[in-house]
Amino acid sequence: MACKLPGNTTVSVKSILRKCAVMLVSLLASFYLLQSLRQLGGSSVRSPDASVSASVSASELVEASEAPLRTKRVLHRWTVGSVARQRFEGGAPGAHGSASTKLRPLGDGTKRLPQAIIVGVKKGGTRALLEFLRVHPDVRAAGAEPHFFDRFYDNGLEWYRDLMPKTLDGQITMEKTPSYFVTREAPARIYSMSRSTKLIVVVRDPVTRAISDYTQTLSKRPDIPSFESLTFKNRTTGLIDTSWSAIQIGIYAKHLDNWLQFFPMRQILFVSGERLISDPAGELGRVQDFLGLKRIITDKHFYFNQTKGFPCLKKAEGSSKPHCLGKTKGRPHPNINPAVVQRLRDFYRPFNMKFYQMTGRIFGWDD
Ligand SMILES: Nc1ncnc2c1ncn2[C@@H]1O[C@H](COP(=O)(O)OS(=O)(=O)O)[C@@H](OP(=O)(O)O)[C@H]1O
Repeated sequence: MACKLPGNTTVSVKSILRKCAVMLVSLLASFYLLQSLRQLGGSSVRSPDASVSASVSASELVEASEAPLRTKRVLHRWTVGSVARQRFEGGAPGAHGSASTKLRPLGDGTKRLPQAIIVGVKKGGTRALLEFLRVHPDVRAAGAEPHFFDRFYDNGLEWYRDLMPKTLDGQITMEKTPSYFVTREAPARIYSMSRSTKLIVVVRDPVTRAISDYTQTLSKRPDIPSFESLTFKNRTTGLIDTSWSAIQIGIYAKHLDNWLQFFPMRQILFVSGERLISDPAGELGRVQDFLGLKRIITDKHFYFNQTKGFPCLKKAEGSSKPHCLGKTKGRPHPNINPAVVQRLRDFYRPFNMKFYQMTGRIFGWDD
């Protein structure tokens, strides 16, 4: 059918209807698109470049894990600087910047010197702590141990900075090198990098720590003497060989004295290696508070793996799969003569008491 319009124009009704249908469809499509965008970012996320409310942190965005898949995809591609840095008082030279409220693509960022370091102790549970902390969206950590303040100090701070992962404003850079705790020069060197560096020490019963240390050496050099013979200078008198590093490291009070020459106690957090196994979420709560982070890591992140005999992560950083620490963590220890163990307990007791006094926490190694 055709109609005659004024001006002698002939328009087919079919073509008008077709045009109307096309307009309606585009209108509906635009409306749907608009609605989806609104759902996606709420009122804060408008476009990848749009600024967001200063109170929205990367952590809070990750908490939106219950959100639809579509939202999740966007959150993976875009993240925002959080307010954590504002709460985090520490910071290395050049590491401070106002908490950014700009959305930025992941992979962007700057390598910064660490604002917090896990300085010890060897075999205390330092890897477990760092792996657990990495789950936090406001924490980024160097993978391997840099050993800057003990072995590679001459390489300079720029070398050290280059080992660090990129971070966005508001994210904390961390590393762990457990040998720092017993390195004489480490406190002065860290202090000269930044006097506000936060220090974390994971401590564990010095006797089991010594056995764990020995177990590690034994796994690399199966021909070493027995634990018992390395422990004593003189087996008959029962004199302990304190020059053996496995014994030396556990005299925590002595090493701590060295750190206190440079850092106040409030800048050092002591994590119980035992509690990190029996109550990982509890210890992680303390660590997050100390770092000025929102308490994101909770019970929900852990499960107890019966085969491993240790707590594991339900989802590792950047993965959706469960994750336990590797085979070298949580190894069975050789049986040690109980009389030797008892002698070591007696040896460490006064040092432990001093350490409890200094830290204000009773770690319960002498119960
Ligand atoms: N969740 C979890 N999984 C596995 N292992 C755990 C965990 N939490 C703490 N631990 C304890 O960590 C001990 C190793 O400590 P470190 O990581 O500090 O060792 S190292 O100094 O870096 O070599 C390691 O010591 P060993 O048991 O002697 O192997 C563990 O007891």
